[in-house]
Amino acid sequence: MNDSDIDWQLETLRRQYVERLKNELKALLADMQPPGDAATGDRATLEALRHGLHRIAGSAGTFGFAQLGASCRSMELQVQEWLDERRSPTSDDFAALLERARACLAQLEADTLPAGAVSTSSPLAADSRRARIAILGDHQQSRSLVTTLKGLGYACHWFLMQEAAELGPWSADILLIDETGSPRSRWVKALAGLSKLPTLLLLSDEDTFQGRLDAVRHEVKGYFTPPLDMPALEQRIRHLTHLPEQEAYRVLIVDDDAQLAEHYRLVLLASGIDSQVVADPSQVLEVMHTFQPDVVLIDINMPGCSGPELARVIRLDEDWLRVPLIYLSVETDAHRQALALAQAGDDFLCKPISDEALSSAMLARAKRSRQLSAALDRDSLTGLMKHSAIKEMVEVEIARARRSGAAVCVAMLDIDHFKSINDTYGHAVGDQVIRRLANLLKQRLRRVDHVGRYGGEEFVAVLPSCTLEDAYRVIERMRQHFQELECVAGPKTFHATFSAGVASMNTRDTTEMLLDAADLAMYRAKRGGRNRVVKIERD
Ligand SMILES: Nc1nc2c(ncn2[C@@H]2O[C@H](COP(=O)(O)OP(=O)(O)OP(=O)(O)O)[C@@H](O)[C@H]2O)c(=O)[nH]1
Repeated sequence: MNDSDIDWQLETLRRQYVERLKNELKALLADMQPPGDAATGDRATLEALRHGLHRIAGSAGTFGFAQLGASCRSMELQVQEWLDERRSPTSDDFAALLERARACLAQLEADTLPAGAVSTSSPLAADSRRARIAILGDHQQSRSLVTTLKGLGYACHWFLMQEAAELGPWSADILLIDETGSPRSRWVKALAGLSKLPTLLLLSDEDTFQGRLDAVRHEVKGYFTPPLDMPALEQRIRHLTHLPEQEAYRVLIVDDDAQLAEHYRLVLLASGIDSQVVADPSQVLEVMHTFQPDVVLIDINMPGCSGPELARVIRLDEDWLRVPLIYLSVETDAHRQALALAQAGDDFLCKPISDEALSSAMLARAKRSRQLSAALDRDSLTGLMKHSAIKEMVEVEIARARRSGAAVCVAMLDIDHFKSINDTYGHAVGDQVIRRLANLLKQRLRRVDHVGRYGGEEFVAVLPSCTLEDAYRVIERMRQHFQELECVAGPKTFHATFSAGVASMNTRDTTEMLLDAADLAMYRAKRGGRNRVVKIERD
């Protein structure tokens, strides 16, 4: 879905909300019969009134009716006070309340196009354009660098120093300057005429503090010395171009107000966050297992189970200890917030919340949550999931595929003759080869795919909603690519290869069975001569 689709859906939702708001206010007004003296029926009327006002207070601001929302919140607090003090309002008090509610309706009918109700495309939306990398230098080695970077999915072009003026029209995101063998002043002078510079990375043979300091003063953002550590360069480029993480952040929204929840979902979607809405708290645990949220956003007031109660139920399970639970509520009373947080939960966001505030709060929380999970689940050499985490993802995707009926495939990859790479070039070079394959996997797989380091030089990729043929094609293309990458070991270069097995899930598969099938296919690839991909079709 693109940004204009999202805006259109938000606008449709807002129109529906305005109609709903009018109807809810009219219903409240119709129910506002002045109560008599402390009869139980009066309490029930007040309870219903408080609930109705609370609902509007929590949602109106989100759709651009901040003043109306605040007014309903203040009326809600008034009714709450009557309820807390167990006293019936006087007829004057009640008439005043009725008047305020009528004023809200009148305001709504006069002003159905609130300013700033709908957020347009979010400034936080991820840029899906391919990053453009220019290489500036006169060495022939730039040619193989171009091939490598193109293979990783970047648009890449090599410019000689004398062609530096052409860099402007090409508008690169990153400029990698190879100054080896020439003085720094050469490229500094060559770039002086450009009005706008891309992010600069430098390959230099000056391996000194002074060399780096001087580079920083020329706005260089990454510094490399020969031999070029290709995986490190790839990592730096990924970092600087803010390429989206392998998977979009996931937020689970638990709110019984369907329109409000849908609005949040669309706002988050515009920021590149996937979210899923659950209206019924009793379904939350089940959805968490399939959706694996980074953050859970919980409405405080829900029928049958309050937000803090739901948070405590979630926290019963060890699996979810690291997932932040954020309340979203009109509650601004610090004492009540503290009470809710003391039960469970990690933070409060106050309704109404602006679209931008919601997006940035969720992005920050989700990022932190991922970082924490990563520290626990990620392999330090490659940044990929560890053995147990990727196995868990196989299980999650099998369960999801069973539910949706979609296909899921698992690929197992193993670097060929890795022991001899270690023995010939040393362990550090072996590590570099592992990181290169890891980077290639990160770069080449889709955001919905999962990839992990299964063992020393062995990797597992899980490809949901993917047929065996497609999975085979993806891995085969990656194999061809990997064999072309030049690995550097001091003055020597060499090429590494991998063998892979791909298996599709069958209807009765457990995690172990599907992994065993991929392992068997990989074994056949090794037996068949290595540097190949073998697929196993299962019913
Ligand atoms: N550099 C490095 N080596 C590792 C790491 N983990 C495991 N290894 C080495 O990887 C090698 C794996 O070798 P083998 O399983 O015998 O297989 P292979 O040499 O890859 O041969 P085939 O798989 O049959 O093509 C062993 O020598 C391990 O010590 C690591 O993190 N870094």
